[in-house]
This record gives sequence, C-alpha cells and structure tokens, in this order.
Amino acid sequence: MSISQSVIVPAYHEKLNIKPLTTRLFAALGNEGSKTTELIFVDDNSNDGSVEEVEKLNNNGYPNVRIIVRTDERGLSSAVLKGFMEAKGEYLICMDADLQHPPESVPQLFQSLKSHAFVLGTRYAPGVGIDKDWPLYRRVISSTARAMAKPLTVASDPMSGFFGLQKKYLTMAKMDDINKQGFKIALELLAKLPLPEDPRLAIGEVPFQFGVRTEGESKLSGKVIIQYLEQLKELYIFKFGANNLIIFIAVWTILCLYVLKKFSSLVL
Ligand SMILES: Nc1nc2c(ncn2[C@@H]2O[C@H](COP(=O)(O)OP(=O)(O)O[C@H]3O[C@H](CO)[C@@H](O)[C@H](O)[C@@H]3O)[C@@H](O)[C@H]2O)c(=O)[nH]1
Ligand SMILES: [Mg+2]
Repeated sequence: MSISQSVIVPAYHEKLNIKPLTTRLFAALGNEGSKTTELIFVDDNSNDGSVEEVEKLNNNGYPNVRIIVRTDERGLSSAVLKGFMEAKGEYLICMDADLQHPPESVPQLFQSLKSHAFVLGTRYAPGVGIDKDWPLYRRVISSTARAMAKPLTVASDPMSGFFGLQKKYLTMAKMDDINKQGFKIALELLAKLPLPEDPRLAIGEVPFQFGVRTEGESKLSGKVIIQYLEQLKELYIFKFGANNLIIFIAVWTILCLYVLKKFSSLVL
C-alpha cells in the first residue's frame, strides 16, 4: 500500500523518546493506518544513538519509520520544513518528539485534514488544557507569545507545535518567503500559505491535552525567544506593510501591557 500520510518529528537529543513515540503512534493508527503512514524523525546530528534506535524499530516490525540526519543546518522550524519536503504523504502532521503531544490524537488530526487545508492541535478548548506541572514561567512566555500573534491569525493556538496541512498548499507557497528560524513554524505557515478564504475549509482545530516532558530537556532558549520577536516583526510587516512598523510596536506594547495586567491580577 502506498504512503498517503506522513508524521514529521523534529528531534534533537531525543533518543529515549523515539521508541515510545513510535509504538504509541502506530498503535493509535491501527492496522490499516499503519500501512499508509510514515513517521520521519528529522534529527540534527544528535549523535546520541537515535539512528540506532530507529534501525532497531525497523527490524522489529516498524518498517515505515525513518530518520533524516542533518549535518549542515540546525533548528526546529527548518527541520520541520525539511521533513515536509521529504515526506511522501499528501497529508502531513508535525509533532514534537517528547510526548507533550499525545500520539493518540494524530488520527483525529489526519481526519480533520481530509476536510481542511490546515489543522491545528489546540490547548485552548473546553475539556483540554495544559498539564498542571508545566512551569509558570513557560505559561507566561506562551500566553505573551500567543497574545502577540493574535492580529496575525484567527487560529486559537498558533504557538502549538502540533499541526498539519495538505501538502499541496506547501507546494503553492513561495518557499523563499518562509522564515525558517526559531520554533514557530505553524504561525509562519498559517500567516503565509495561500489557504482557502472560506474559514470552514481553511483551518480545523483538534483539542488536545498538552503534557509534560518526562525524558530529555526542552531546547527553548533566549535565542529562540529573540528569533520569535524577529519573526513577529517580519510577519506584521508582511501582513500590514513596511510602513506600519509603528503600528506593530504600538500593538506589541498594548498586548504586552494587557498580558502583564492579566498576569498580575492572577498572582496579586
Ligand atoms: N531537529 C531539531 N529538532 C529540534 C531542535 N530544537 C528543538 N527540536 C525538537 O523540537 C521539539 C520541541 O522542542 P522542545 O525543546 O520540547 O520545545 P518546548 O520548549 O517544549 O516547546 C514546544 O512547546 C511549544 C508550545 O508551548 C511549541 O510552540 C513548540 O513548537 C514546541 O512544540 C522536540 O521534539 C525537540 O527535540 C533543533 O534544533 N533541531
Ligand atoms: Mg517540549
């Protein structure tokens, strides 16, 4: 059976998460889904035994898993784009390696992709949310980043790294226009891809419970935050025009003050 669905996982020093992610994902896909779905890890030369781990899985009943090792580039967003370009499937899902995104939700995302150009796993919907053990400082960073992206997309959780799209929309985009820096590739694609104007066809949202990492460490750094601010500036200019940088700064300031006010009312 030919591959119609691809799951792309950016991975850096994630050896311990490779096996549980693979076994849980293919269990969730079931017999039929497992034959038509490939799983691609895009690793940036971690040299931690991830390649051997994938080989072991190949020899133990998981032929549709592979790993791409990059030696010439580093970074989450560019790794995701590399995986998308190499994918054989028409339906593409991106998820983290560290199991903060439940593999059990992947079939639902694929299902939603059959009727939407883009699908987003969202933590902001009734009945779902973020694990209580996710640190407070990460919640503040995430809420601030989300508020700053509000004018750019109608999606409820553009900070999510759990998302997918139909490949044809990627091939319609001008790849040179896509910012490959940083972590926020979903926001970048939501803002720049030529998605259908009809919102019922453009974005599907699938609620999911955001977990905490149990193996390995987060790679979020000060540099990634700076890259996000640069990306935001570029996206505001892309959407509202170069002459509106002042508006960008004003909106940015208002949103920061709003989030700070909300935050202080929570803790004070
Ligand atoms: N290939 C590659 N993968 C990377 C790199 N940096 C991070 N990754 C991979 O990208 C995934 C997310 O990285 P984490 O380090 O776990 O990020 P996080 O801080 O938990 O942030 C996540 O949560 C955010 C939502 O709050 C998401 O926005 C973000 O995309 C990411 O999913 C993991 O699978 C990690 O191995 C890199 O330089 N290269
Ligand atoms: Mg993580």
